[in-house]
Amino acid sequence: MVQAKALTKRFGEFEAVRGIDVEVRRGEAFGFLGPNGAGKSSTMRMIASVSPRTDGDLKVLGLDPDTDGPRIRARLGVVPQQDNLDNELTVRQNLQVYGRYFGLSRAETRRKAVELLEFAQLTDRAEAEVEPLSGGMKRRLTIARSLVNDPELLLLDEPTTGLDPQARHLLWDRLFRLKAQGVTLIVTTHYMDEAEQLCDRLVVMDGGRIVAEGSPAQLISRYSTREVLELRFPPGQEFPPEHFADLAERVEPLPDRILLYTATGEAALEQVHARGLRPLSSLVRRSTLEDVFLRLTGRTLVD
Ligand SMILES: Nc1ncnc2c1ncn2[C@@H]1O[C@H](COP(=O)(O)OP(=O)(O)OP(=O)(O)O)[C@@H](O)[C@H]1O
Repeated sequence: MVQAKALTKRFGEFEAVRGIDVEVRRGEAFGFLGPNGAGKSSTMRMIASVSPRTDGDLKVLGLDPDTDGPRIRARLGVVPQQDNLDNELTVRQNLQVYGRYFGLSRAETRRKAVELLEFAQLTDRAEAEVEPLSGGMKRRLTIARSLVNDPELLLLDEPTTGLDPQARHLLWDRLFRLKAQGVTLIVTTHYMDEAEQLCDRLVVMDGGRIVAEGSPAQLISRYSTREVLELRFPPGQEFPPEHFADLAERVEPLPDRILLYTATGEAALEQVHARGLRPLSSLVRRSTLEDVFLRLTGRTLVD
């Protein structure tokens, strides 16, 4: 669906995307995971064929965005980072206006709006204005609107940023449905749980480069251990990483806690206690993509 080779985007002197190679296959959910400023949105905008590449090769749906932008855009759905719904119109009107924009007849537009309201679980809000809707409802409406032209490929830029956990789950559920219907999804996110939940494959981006690529499970097994023990010590009682070197494969000190990477966190915790150490808190958890990112970049995803 998307093939990029040495894809580059420069803004003046500044290189936001530094020669990345990406291939997105039909039917998969593909993710760009990285912190703010990693170059995810710039990449998405090139794929969406609204921002020309500076260098490299790019094919979207087999076409070149430089010469076939309108044909590509007609077959894409785009959910931008900021909702750009028309606040003066009702929920239904927002969908219908978009349908007309894509050249559907009035009858088709009406039928499509009914279907999409159902999909977005907004049927009972159809005649409501957009402004007072919750953030989650607005996002679902934006996604519904992006589906007006039955896109084969849906691009979602940070789809759940700013939503509460329940709203995020509801939204993920809608995206799973689309995937089950065969829509290819490309998602940018700086939430590791979103990438883990949604993506079959992903690339980790940092500073305009791809630093790792694979399925969430592959990345975790390649770059982390099965479990992590998180320890917090009272002020004045912090310990240097070397203190735990024999208890874990890797020890990562963060400003507010220390992470011990190990196959069995409980065993490591017992050892900590056996040494007479009394952390303020301890947590054994499985490794996540956050740990992968920390390992690859030395930084956390969300500061
Ligand atoms: N139009 C522009 N002109 C100049 N610099 C830009 C422009 N758009 C983006 N940048 C810069 O390019 C870098 C990458 O931005 P981009 O939006 O692609 O990152 P991102 O990973 O999507 O992060 P975010 O989550 O903040 O959108 C940033 O340093 C940003 O300031």
